[in-house]
Amino acid sequence: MLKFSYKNALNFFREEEIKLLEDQINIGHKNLEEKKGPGAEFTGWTDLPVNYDKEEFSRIQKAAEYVKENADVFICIGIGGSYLGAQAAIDALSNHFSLGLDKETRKAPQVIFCGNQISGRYLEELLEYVKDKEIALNVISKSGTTTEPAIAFRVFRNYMEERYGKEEAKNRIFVTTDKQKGALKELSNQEGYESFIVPDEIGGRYSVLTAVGLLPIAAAGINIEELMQGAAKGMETFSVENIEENPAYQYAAVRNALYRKGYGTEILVNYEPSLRNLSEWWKQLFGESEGKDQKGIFPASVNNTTDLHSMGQFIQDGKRDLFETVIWIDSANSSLEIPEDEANLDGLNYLAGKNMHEVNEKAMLGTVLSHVDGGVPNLKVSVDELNAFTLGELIYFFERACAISGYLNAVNPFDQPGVEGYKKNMFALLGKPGFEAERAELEAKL
Ligand SMILES: O=P(O)(O)OC[C@H]1O[C@](O)(CO)[C@@H](O)[C@@H]1O
Repeated sequence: MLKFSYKNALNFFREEEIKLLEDQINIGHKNLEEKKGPGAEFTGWTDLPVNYDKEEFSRIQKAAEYVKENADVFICIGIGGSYLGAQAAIDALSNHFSLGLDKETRKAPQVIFCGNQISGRYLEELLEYVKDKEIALNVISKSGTTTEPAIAFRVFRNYMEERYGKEEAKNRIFVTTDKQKGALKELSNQEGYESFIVPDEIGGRYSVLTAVGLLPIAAAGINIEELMQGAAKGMETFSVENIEENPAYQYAAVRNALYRKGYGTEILVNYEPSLRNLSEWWKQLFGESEGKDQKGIFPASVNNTTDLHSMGQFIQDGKRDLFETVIWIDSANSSLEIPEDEANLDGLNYLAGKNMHEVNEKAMLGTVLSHVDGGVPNLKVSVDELNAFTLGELIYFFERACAISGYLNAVNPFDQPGVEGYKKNMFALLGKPGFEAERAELEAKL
């Protein structure tokens, strides 16, 4: 069961301030339930965990089986919401070293993401890496025209057609895109690629539980039925109107109470390397949803205890506008104990026989207390253990909290007008037809 606690933030605001946000939360809740607030056209994710296309879901499972049987590497091309959720889930639930394990042990192909930057070196090295491995590919883009994935897909489509021939390449390429329009849809109709849908009413950063995330996640050997069941449990728990019974609404309210007091940066903190990319997914979710109209909480992250030895100084003692949200997994996920050592030169014998989890937990507790003393409000989201079910719950928790939090700060949590700025300039500088006037203007500034 997911739990949310803000007891370590209570020195920084009065409980009553949460109460005073209740009316606004109720309006946000109604907006989501009735799908009628700002950005209502992108609220398809609210009931997705129970209201999804079951026929497509089984096609996803079938495609994942095909990929498992026929590929050593599954190349997933996408950027932003078109890869972050899948990457987060796969990392959270797979062996840390699965890249180095053979396929028999892994029972699934390696999933490698690309098309999420414009590095030629990365693509070239990936082409080299897969040259003696069987590959399959999933290109994921709602618009079908995002530059980064479109370039990567061009490169890999050419490569696969050359290597496998057009017909076999067709069997190995899966497309996830809009159901009827866009460049990718057109291409996939023309070439006969099996295609999956990014629903119109779900934006990229809310799409992990659609085919966008589900195909890569299933191909990595993760049980997507359990993931959806966990999300459905999340939907049941976190769609309750009453804030006292709804941890997601409490989280949204506390963040906003802190923000209004000048805490402008939230750091998502984990104590497990497997959660590093959950933070990356969370950053897009909250950053794109809330950072607009010259306001919003800046979402950051640290991976502890690693970053206590790099960012710890700043968090403890630097500019005081930070608050932290710790994601904690209650149960030990390994039985590894610290060994006894006769010489005890490192002085660690007082820990001998202790499970690593116990030490990690004390590190977490000690850090929270110390940061609170240093003026950093601390929130905590915890789950009993980490598996596909609880991950589904966590995903829904953050999605729901994010939407309500955006409404509380009077922004549309479902658009992202600011992303166009860099695209326009890049197109102009690259000489894309239609951007001639902007090009001259920008070049004069360089
Ligand atoms: O799936 P697409 O259309 O390629 O978009 C990818 C990402 O780009 C954005 O639209 C921002 O440019 C994100 O919102 C989205 O997740």
